[in-house]
Amino acid sequence: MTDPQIDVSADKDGVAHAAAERLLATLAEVLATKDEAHLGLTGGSLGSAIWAAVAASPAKDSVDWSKVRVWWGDERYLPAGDADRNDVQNDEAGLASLRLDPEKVHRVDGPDRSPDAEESAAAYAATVREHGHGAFDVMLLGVGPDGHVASLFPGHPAQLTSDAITVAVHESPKPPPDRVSLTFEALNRSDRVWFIVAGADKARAVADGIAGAPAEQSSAAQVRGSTETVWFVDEAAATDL
Ligand SMILES: O=C(O)[C@H](O)[C@@H](O)[C@H](O)[C@H](O)COP(=O)(O)O
Repeated sequence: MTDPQIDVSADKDGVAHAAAERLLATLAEVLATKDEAHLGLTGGSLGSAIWAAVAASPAKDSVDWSKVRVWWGDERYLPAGDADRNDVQNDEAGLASLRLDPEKVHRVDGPDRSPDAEESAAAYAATVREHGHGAFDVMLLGVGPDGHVASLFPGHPAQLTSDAITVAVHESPKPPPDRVSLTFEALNRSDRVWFIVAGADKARAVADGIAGAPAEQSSAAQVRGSTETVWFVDEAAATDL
């Protein structure tokens, strides 16, 4: 578990670009020594802005995207193609324009493919176990003003799930109510954990996450990478540091 590093950009766009450039360099570096790179994605506005920045970057061709396995830290339990799904928003922002191998893009089943969120979570966990070797090279995480990451909300019973890779989340405090999330145990099997956060409303969540606040206050504080933990934040989100 590594101590958090902080990378401050002027604004939200700067955060997306800083994280995108570092992601391109890191994926190229990982693929120089390994056959595949495992990348965890996030929803939220920055979770998509990073893909717009990657798609617009001349450096995007330095990565062999067919060797990148793509996962989601969480997904809203909605049918494939629904505009509120994280994968759809990431795709529309630019992810779909990359030459990914569709077999290596591991989407979480929605109600069109699984009877309930529990079965979807179980199927996703089985896929992580089958292909993921249980470790992610880079895990991207947006952070909510309440300190949530993925769909692990402070104070929600699903937050502290243990002995599991995934969890079905119901009655989420943020809509939609039903979701599937990786657990802290799974998120913490990441070499690099990168938080991408912007805006003054996130200042408290950023300070708590970096300070290592308890779980009832901050989910972000419970996740750290084994080789690095980086907070890409803008000046507004950094004001309480
Ligand atoms: O599932 C969700 O409801 C969102 O994906 C959410 O978890 C988001 O990632 C964070 O709230 C950060 O969002 P921003 O990047 O827009 O700040």
